[in-house]
Amino acid sequence: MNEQLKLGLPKGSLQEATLALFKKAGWNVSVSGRSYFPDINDDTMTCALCRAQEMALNVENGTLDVGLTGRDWIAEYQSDVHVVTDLVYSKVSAKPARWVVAVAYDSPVQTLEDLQGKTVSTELVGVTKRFFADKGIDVKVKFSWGATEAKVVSGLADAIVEITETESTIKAHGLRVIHELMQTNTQLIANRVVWEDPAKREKIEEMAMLLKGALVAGKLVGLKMNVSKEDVENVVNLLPSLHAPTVAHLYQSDWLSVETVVDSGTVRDLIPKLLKEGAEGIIEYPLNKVINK
Ligand SMILES: Nc1ncnc2c1ncn2[C@@H]1O[C@H](COP(=O)(O)OP(=O)(O)OP(=O)(O)O)[C@@H](O)[C@H]1O
Ligand SMILES: O=P(O)(O)OC[C@H]1O[C@H](OP(=O)(O)OP(=O)(O)O)[C@H](O)[C@@H]1O
Ligand SMILES: [Mg+2]
Repeated sequence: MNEQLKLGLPKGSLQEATLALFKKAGWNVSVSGRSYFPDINDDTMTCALCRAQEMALNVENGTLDVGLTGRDWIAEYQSDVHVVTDLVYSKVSAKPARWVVAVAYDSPVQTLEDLQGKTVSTELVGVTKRFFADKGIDVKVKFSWGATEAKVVSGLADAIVEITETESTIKAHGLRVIHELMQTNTQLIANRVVWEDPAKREKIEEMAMLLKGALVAGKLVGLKMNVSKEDVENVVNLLPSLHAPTVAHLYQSDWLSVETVVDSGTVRDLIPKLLKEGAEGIIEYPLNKVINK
């Protein structure tokens, strides 16, 4: 690949999580001061920070070759881009976020139909208009520049269509969710012409593989322990059966070493059980990448 790949990274809500993921995947991106063009430790790429809302437009028109943004903004502009892969993480978690229809807690509105003739405030105007039009519900959709939750509280709108991840903002404003419009997560997207360039496609596919590997690794941990020959069967039976554990002999000993990778959420329950079955010297370690073919 002679030409450098032009990569767009999302500025704003997804920025921190995206830079952390790139670091785990092997790329150090350093943002300095007010510059929107961070340095990256890869000579084959150049990097630009770009608003999540504008990413798909810039990838579609070729200003950027490849970029990361939310599925929501790709849908909003119905952008013609190639979705390389889903990368399921949001601002603070490794889960999708949700766009919901919410009203004030004491509002008479109970169902979507109750919004007939009413005003809905949102940043996601296109998706919202299409959603209500598909359902045959006539609403006035007003564009919001942000702080959208405040608009039902202050009576500026009858309902909002807003993104929520932890629900803390919804709760802080005493709102009631009446419907989930869509789930959204980060996606890696590529310009359609660039995707047809074999050298660039290979680079993008490598990037997708390493980013996915880093994301998967965040949900898993490595576990290693020593077990006597007599207990090994019982200990191995406790381990999730997705991948067979590695069992190796300890040097000049009858004992065995058992090593496996498990879901980080299960370890708290698993370790006491392993100890009861005779495992000793258990160590747990974080993983940087898990790559599966
Ligand atoms: N908890 C979250 N809150 C808001 N956006 C989130 C969250 N998690 C993921 N996102 C995604 O981040 C993107 C929005 O990012 P962006 O920073 O451009 O907007 P913003 O968060 O509204 O920025 P601002 O700081 O100006 O409010 C969307 O694709 C959205 O799906
Ligand atoms: O469910 P939560 O975890 O509370 O996250 C969702 C909130 O975060 C975002 O606000 P942002 O920081 O973008 O401010 P804004 O409303 O000014 O855009 C979003 O617009 C919600 O208000
Ligand atoms: Mg916002």
